[in-house]
Amino acid sequence: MAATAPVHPPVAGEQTLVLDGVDKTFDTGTAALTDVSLTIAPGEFVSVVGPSGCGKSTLLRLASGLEKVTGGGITVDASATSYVFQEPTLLEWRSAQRNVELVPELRGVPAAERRERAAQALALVGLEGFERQHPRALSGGMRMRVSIARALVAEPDLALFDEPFGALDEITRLKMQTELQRLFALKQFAGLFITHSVSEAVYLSTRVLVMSGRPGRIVADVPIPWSYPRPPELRYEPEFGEIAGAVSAALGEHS
Ligand SMILES: Nc1ncnc2c1ncn2[C@@H]1O[C@H](COP(=O)(O)OP(=O)(O)OP(=O)(O)O)[C@@H](O)[C@H]1O
Repeated sequence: MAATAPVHPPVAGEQTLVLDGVDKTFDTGTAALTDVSLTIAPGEFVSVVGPSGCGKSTLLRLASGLEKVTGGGITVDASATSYVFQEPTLLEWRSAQRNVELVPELRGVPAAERRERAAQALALVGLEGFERQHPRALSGGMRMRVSIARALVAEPDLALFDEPFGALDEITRLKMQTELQRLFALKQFAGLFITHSVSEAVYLSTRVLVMSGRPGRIVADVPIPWSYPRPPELRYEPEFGEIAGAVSAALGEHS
């Protein structure tokens, strides 16, 4: 089992994302979130679990600026933020390489440089040799890898994940979790990860936040003790089961 201190201890006072007493009520009158406060520092990977409809995606959309708060405040200190959705959202007419190049292309990065950066990002997610393939020629897991490469090519300080592995089969999902925590160890972005899976949250994260049923509020903040990279077998350790059990219990109590 790995050591008990996170490999990237947060730097005191340095926060990439701060939510301070955030409320979100939609124009329809639906109160999605109430009094949500959280901080994510560089080197923290924070997962949010909660019952369906409790406001998890809304939380992510607020953090990304896609939605506006109706109360409280959000501060983001990041020169680049990436968003990975549940669907890979690739452009079918562009190759894997050209999909990953899209963001640097839109930012005016010269062709040679963006090609090199995209190739590096694809290699990082294990897709060397697949650069010229189009999305339809790739498996679900490979398409998600392209989507993650596209997020990484922006060298994000903050990476937001909206249940990216929810549509994958169980074996691919476990593989992608192993990949993602390896990339996190390497890149040290601040991560906010939404998931329905308690074991996924515990395996990936430095902290797991549990949300109540709607309107969502944070009811538990569970620190995860292991350093990165984390071996896949960590999931079978008794301590892993105990922590996952504590998260599940908090979830059950507040659903
Ligand atoms: N644009 C919107 N307009 C009105 N209501 C919305 C909007 N987006 C989300 N909601 C409502 O806000 C609540 C929270 O939705 P959200 O998608 O954030 O939940 P979630 O926890 O991500 O759900 P799930 O786990 O099922 O994906 C729901 O009741 C939803 O119907």
